[in-house]
Amino acid sequence: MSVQSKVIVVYHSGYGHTQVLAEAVLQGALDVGADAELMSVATLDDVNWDKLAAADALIFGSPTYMGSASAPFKAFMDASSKIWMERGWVDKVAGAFTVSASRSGDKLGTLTQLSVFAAQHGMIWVGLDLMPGNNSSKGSEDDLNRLGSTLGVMAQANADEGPEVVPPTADKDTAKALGGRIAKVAASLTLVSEAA
Ligand SMILES: Cc1cc2nc3c(=O)[nH]c(=O)nc-3n(C[C@H](O)[C@H](O)[C@H](O)COP(=O)(O)O)c2cc1C
Repeated sequence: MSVQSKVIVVYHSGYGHTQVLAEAVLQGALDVGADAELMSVATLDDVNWDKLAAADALIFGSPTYMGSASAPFKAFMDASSKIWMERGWVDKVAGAFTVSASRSGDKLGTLTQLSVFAAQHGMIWVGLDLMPGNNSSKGSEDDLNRLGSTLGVMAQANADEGPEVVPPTADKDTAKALGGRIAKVAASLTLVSEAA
């Protein structure tokens, strides 16, 4: 029996690279039958809190700026403190993705920040189940999870190339995998809670 989960990909993108990843995460969720949509948090006026409240899963996406989430995404995080007070997102599924110019670029700082954010809200964190790619003599830049992340999706986009070129297909496919995984986990949790 399959259940359609409601997934929202909540993101900020200053220059379009995170947006490309958000679209890939969305596609991954749609591919497994989820009712999924994007929500930009570029300004707090863009945030539809009622829609977020109705979702089964929220997948957070921010570029890595100065080793952490971007200021607009942080503004969204801070604005969610009202929801935190009401325990409004408890037991929703959460996951995250980020992109930076450098291969490390301190992206782990961003994913850690977003996982703590989800934990504060009592959400259920889902990371990547993909093995690390490109870490042996047989590996390549085309491998899924080429940057070897587990907490969430890490992508890399050369600083002098636009979002029509980078991040590369391997990173977009990794983002798709996270979208699909989270949509499926959210659907199974919905089944469990309906049966209880
Ligand atoms: C203010 C600012 C800070 C940045 N800090 C980092 C950083 O800490 N590490 C890194 O590798 N790249 C850094 N970058 C590069 C961005 O992470 C990279 O260009 C990313 O693809 C931007 O995503 P966006 O197009 O969605 O905004 C920074 C860029 C800006 C504008």
